[in-house]
Amino acid sequence: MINYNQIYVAVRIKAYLNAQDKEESCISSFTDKQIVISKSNLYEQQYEFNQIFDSQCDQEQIYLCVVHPIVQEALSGISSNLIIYGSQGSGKTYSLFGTIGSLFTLKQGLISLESGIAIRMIHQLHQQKQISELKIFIIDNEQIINHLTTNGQSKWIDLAKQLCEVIQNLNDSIIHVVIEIKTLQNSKIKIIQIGSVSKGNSGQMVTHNKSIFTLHRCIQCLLDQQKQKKIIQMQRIYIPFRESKLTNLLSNSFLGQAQLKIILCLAPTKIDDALGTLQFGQQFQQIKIIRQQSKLQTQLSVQQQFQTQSQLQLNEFNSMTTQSQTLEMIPIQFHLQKIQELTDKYESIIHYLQQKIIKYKNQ
Ligand SMILES: Nc1ncnc2c1ncn2[C@@H]1O[C@H](COP(=O)(O)OP(=O)(O)OP(=O)(O)O)[C@@H](O)[C@H]1O
Repeated sequence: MINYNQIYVAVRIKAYLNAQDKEESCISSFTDKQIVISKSNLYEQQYEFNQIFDSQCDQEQIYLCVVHPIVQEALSGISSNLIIYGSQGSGKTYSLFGTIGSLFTLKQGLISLESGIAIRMIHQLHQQKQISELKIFIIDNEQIINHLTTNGQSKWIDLAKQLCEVIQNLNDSIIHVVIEIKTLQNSKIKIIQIGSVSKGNSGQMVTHNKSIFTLHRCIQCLLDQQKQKKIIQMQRIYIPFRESKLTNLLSNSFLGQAQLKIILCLAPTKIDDALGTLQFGQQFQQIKIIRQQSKLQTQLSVQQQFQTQSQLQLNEFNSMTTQSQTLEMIPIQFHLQKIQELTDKYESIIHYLQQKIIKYKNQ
C-alpha cells in the first residue's frame, strides 16, 4: 500500500473586532469543513478544507486540534512543518504568539488564554523536557537572521523572558518567521509564519520576495506532475525547493520525510485577500506526496514488527501448553515437534528482519 503524506489545511477566521467588521464580511456561510465567499450577491465561491475554525475559536482549541498532534508525533520521531499563511492583519502573529497582554503574562512564566500556539508548543515540549534545540530566526530577503538559539535546558521562566524579548523584536510584516525545535527523539518541528501577502490592483498576487515566488513554483511543479498522472516520487523529479531559503526549509515535506500542515488566517473584510489565501490553501490540498519513512521510524517499525510477531508466537505457545495441560494425554513428542516449529518460525522472522536492517542500512 502506498502511504501518502497528506497536507492538512485548516482555516482560521479572524475574530470580528467590531460590528462593522461583521457587516463587511465576505463569508456568506460556513460549516466545519466548507466555507462560502460571496461579493454583493454577484459572486459566490465555495471552498473545502480539513477544518474551518470560526471567528470565536480560541487559541487553545486551535492548539489542541492542529499543534498538539504534531507534538505527539514529534515525540515518536515524526517531523512536521506548520505554515501560517494569510494577508496583512489577518491574525498570523496573533495565532502564533498571542496578544501584547499575553506576552506580559508570559514574562512571568504564565500561559494565558491568549497565548499563541507557538508559545504553547514550546511550553509543552519544555515541560516534558524534550527540547534538544530551539531556534527562532527570520528570513528577510533571503538572509537568515538568528534571534534565538537555546538547548531548552534553562528554567521555563528564563526561557519565557527570552521568548518575549525576541517576539517583541519581530515586527516587520513581510519577513518570514521560523521557530524550529529539535526534539530528543531526533524529530524536528518547524513553524513558519510566511510574510504577509496581498493582492495588487491587477488582481495578481503581489509576491514580496523570492521565497514566495519559489514556493508557488514548487507547488505548481508538484501539481503539474500529478496532472500528467505520474506518481510523485520526489527524489526523481525536479522541484526547485533549493532556490529559496523558505522552500529549502520545507524540503523535507516535499520529499515526504515530514508532515505538512497549514493554517490559513482569513480576514473576512478583505475579499481579494481572502480569495488569494483560500486559493493558496486549495493548491496544497491537491498535492499528494509519497511518505518516506525516517530512520527512526524504520527502526521503530522493524522493532514493532518483531515485538508483535514475538508476542503472537508466545501467545500461540502459551495457549498450546495450557491446552495440553488440560488434555494431559498429549505425548512429549508432540511438544517437541511444536517447539521445533516455533524455533523455525522465529529463525525465519529473525532472518527476515536482519535482511530488512541490512537493506535499510545500505540505503
Ligand atoms: N482571533 C483573533 N482574536 C482577537 N484579535 C485578533 C484575532 N486575530 C487577530 N487579532 C488582532 O488583529 C490585529 C492584527 O493581527 P496580527 O498582527 O496577528 O495580523 P498579521 O497577520 O500578523 O499581520 P501582519 O501581516 O501585518 O504581521 C492584532 O491587533 C491582533 O491582536
